[in-house]
Amino acid sequence: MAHPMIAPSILSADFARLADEAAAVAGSDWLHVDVMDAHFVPNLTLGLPVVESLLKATDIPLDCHLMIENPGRWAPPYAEAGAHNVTFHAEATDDPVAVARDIRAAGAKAGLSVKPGTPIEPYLEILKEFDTLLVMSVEPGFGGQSFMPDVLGKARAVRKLVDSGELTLIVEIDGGINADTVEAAAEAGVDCFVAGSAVYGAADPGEAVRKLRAQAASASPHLTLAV
Ligand SMILES: O=C(CO)[C@@H](O)[C@H](O)COP(=O)(O)O
Repeated sequence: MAHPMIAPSILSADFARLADEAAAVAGSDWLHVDVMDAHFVPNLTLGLPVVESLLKATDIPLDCHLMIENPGRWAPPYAEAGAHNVTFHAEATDDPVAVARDIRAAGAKAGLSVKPGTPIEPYLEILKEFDTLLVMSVEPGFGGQSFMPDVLGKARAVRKLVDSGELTLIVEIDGGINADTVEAAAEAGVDCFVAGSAVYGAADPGEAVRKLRAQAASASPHLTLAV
């Protein structure tokens, strides 16, 4: 059985101390990096230079979530820089397969993300081109929002395809994940849990990661804690 993956979102970290904030969650599986362009979403965060600096400051694999327009132009440089995962939005391009192929050719894993209102059915056929599906459980743009449980049907649908061997894919969820919501997501078949405010708002972010992982393992039919 797989191990529950926790990806703290640095959107809720102190941007002036990112190296220390990464060190505070050293046992995490991925570090989730929200890149926002103030066009695709109504917020502006950070870009490639900060990702390049973070890559030098931490050994945690970077999970770059691009909430940007024109990912075909901007996604491959994140892969070339050394990001582990480069995820972009289905709603931001007419040719997600071409973008995924460019990301993989540049050396990173490719992720597809869907907003809460975007159905997954039109994308099922192309998911074999991806390593990760990132299901948004809040409207992208800001941390600290409430979890939207209606999106879990998408995780369930893709989990079935993974369990039946039709797809090899990490199912990831992002938005409002905390001690009250992580179990529902785990039950629905999620493998990787992004958490911003629940980790960086905790007194001990490292302990918050361990607790979320244990909760996910306890609720999931397909995940267990590594021994
Ligand atoms: O992509 C986003 C928001 O658009 C997320 O990664 C948030 O950073 C998650 O924050 P919490 O909901 O966990 O506080």
